Amino acid sequence: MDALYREALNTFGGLLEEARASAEPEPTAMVLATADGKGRPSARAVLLKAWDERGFVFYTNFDSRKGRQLAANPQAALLFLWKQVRQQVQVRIEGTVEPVTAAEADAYFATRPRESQLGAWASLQSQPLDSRATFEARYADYEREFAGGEVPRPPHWSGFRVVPEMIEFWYGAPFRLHERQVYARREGRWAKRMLYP
Ligand SMILES: Cc1cc2nc3c(=O)[nH]c(=O)nc-3n(C[C@H](O)[C@H](O)[C@H](O)COP(=O)(O)O)c2cc1C
Ligand SMILES: Cc1ncc(COP(=O)(O)O)c(CN)c1O
Repeated sequence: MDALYREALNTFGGLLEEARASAEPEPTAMVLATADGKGRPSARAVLLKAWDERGFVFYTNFDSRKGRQLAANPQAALLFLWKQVRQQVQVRIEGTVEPVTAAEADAYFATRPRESQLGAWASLQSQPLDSRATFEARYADYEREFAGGEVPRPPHWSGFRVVPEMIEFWYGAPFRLHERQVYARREGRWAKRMLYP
C-alpha cells in the first residue's frame, strides 16, 4: 500500500482512538453527504461500522433517499467532527462508493440486536409515514413473521464503502490559526500537502 495512504489511515485510527477515549458522545458518528443525479446535495448522520485500507463502511436502507442518490451518483463525502479531541478535530473524506458484499452485510447484520434487525424490516426508510401506529404495526408483523427464528437481513438493507480519494485532517488552534493536512490520490499516487486554514 502507498506509504502516504498508510500514514493517513494511521492518523485516522489514532484520532478515532482519541475520540473514543474522550468525552465525545458518538465517536463513530459522521455526516454523510451525497448528491442526486442533478448534483443537488443532501447530508445526514450515519455511523461508521468498519474501516480499513479498502475504505469506510456504513449500513443503511438502499431504498432510502441516500441509497437512491448513491445508486444514481456513487460519490460521497464523510465528515467527522470531534469537538472533544484536542482543540477540536475535523476529518473530511471524499471518494467513490461501492456496496459491500452480501456476505459482509450478512455478517454485520447478524451482530445487530434483534430489535434493530426487526426495525430494518419495519422501516421503509425515507418514505412518508401516516402515523407512528402504522410503523409499530409493521414492527409487530415482522416480530410475528420471524418468531422463534433468526431474523434474516432484508434485501434492501446493506452497507456502502466509501473508497477515499481525499482525506483531510483539520486541527483546531487558537485565533483560527488551524492546521490542515490533506492527503489526495491522483493517477493512483497519494500526495500530501497543507492548506491555509
Ligand atoms: C448519530 C446518528 C447516527 C445515525 N446512523 C445511521 C446509520 O448508520 N444508518 C442509517 O441509515 N441512518 C442513520 N441515522 C439516521 C440518518 O441520519 C437519516 O435520518 C436516515 O438514514 C434517512 O436519511 P435519508 O432520508 O437521507 O436516506 C443516524 C442518525 C443519527 C443522528
Ligand atoms: C436508522 C438507523 N440505522 C442505523 C443506525 C446505526 O446505529 P446502530 O448500529 O447503533 O443501530 C442508526 C443510528 N442512530 C439509525 O438511526
